[in-house]
Amino acid sequence: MRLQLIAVGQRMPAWVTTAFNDYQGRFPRDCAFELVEVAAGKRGKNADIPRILAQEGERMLSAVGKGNRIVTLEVTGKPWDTPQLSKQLANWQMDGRNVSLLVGGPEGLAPDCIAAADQRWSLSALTLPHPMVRVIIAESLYRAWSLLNNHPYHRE
Ligand SMILES: C[S@@+](CC[C@H](N)C(=O)[O-])C[C@H]1O[C@@H](n2cnc3c(N)ncnc32)[C@H](O)[C@@H]1O
Repeated sequence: MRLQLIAVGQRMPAWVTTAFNDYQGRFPRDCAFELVEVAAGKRGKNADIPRILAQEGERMLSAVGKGNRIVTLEVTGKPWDTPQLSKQLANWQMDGRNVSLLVGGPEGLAPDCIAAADQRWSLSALTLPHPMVRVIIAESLYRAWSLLNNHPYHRE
């Protein structure tokens, strides 16, 4: 099973890239964690936001691997604690499908992405900035993996 994070935005601050790469590099081969960055639409003065959102959504859905389970990241999704997330990870591994995690841009996810979701995951009741979201996902999933595999990174 492979994890695929599909996120809007291609130019991240250096601290985001450094933190993300650190956690990404810790995943083992049998639970590889891939990042696919999708271009954000140009948001000019009179930008047509619903259209930009729909185009971002199309780009995200076309990056989803065939047959993948889709998990959208949404404030109103399911809040999983670390043991619950590690159970999800175990279920995903047993199910065998690869998993695509979708993170939206400044205005969130396109309606088509939300409609395509098999599961909706909330990291917090707070709205978080999208660069930070990818780092939190990488760390949370790595922690969930370490709990599942009795790795000392996670301590009770
Ligand atoms: C800046 S937020 C978008 C805010 C937008 N107003 C909305 O309501 O979705 C960018 C993306 O980060 C993710 N995100 C932000 N906070 C989150 C949270 N607490 N839980 C899960 N995902 C979150 C979502 O995928 C969201 O589309």
